[in-house]
Amino acid sequence: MLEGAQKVPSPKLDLYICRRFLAPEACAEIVARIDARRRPSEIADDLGYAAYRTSETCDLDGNDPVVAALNAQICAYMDIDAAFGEPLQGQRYGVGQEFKQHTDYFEPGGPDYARYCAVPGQRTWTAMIYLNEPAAGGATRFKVIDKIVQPETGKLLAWNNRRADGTPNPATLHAALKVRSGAKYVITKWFRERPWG
Ligand SMILES: O=C(O)CCC(=O)C(=O)O
Ligand SMILES: [Fe+2]
Repeated sequence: MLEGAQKVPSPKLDLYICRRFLAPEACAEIVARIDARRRPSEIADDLGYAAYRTSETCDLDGNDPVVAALNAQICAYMDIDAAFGEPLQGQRYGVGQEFKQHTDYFEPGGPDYARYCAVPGQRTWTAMIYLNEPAAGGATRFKVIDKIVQPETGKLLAWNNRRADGTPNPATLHAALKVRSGAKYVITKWFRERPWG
């Protein structure tokens, strides 16, 4: 699993970085698809994140061969059966847009947990790929472990949202810092405890 990735040294969290996971040409193909489908997060909100996420989001079309190939590539790299994956999501952050501090897991016992986790269970691993480099800003910050990851075209970032005992790991708290200049494109892939659907 995660061959060629660097583990960020921290006892608190399993976080891996793999530079050049995706070639620049492949990144550009996905950027074009995000541009074709993006919508403001405020309107068609996922999971009630409107106040936290001001970027534009989109579900990528799983029937598109380019998207399907990337999805398969990520699942193979993570060594997780594709059935456990949520659909690939794209994000575009323009100047001033961000995703404030949050965790990707759902608070156990909270209302969202019942709603979004009844069938597939909790989120397990997160994988994300930076598809470009904004001119300024847009880093991903893990405050608890004091780690800032800079966007770099094709760089994959993956972390385990759970601790060794399987409970959600608060040290995964992270934020997408504001883009100061240019635009930032990423895709995110979340995996679940059980098949997605
Ligand atoms: O864009 C980023 O740097 C982080 C995105 C993120 O945290 C998410 O989509 O859950
Ligand atoms: Fe996140």
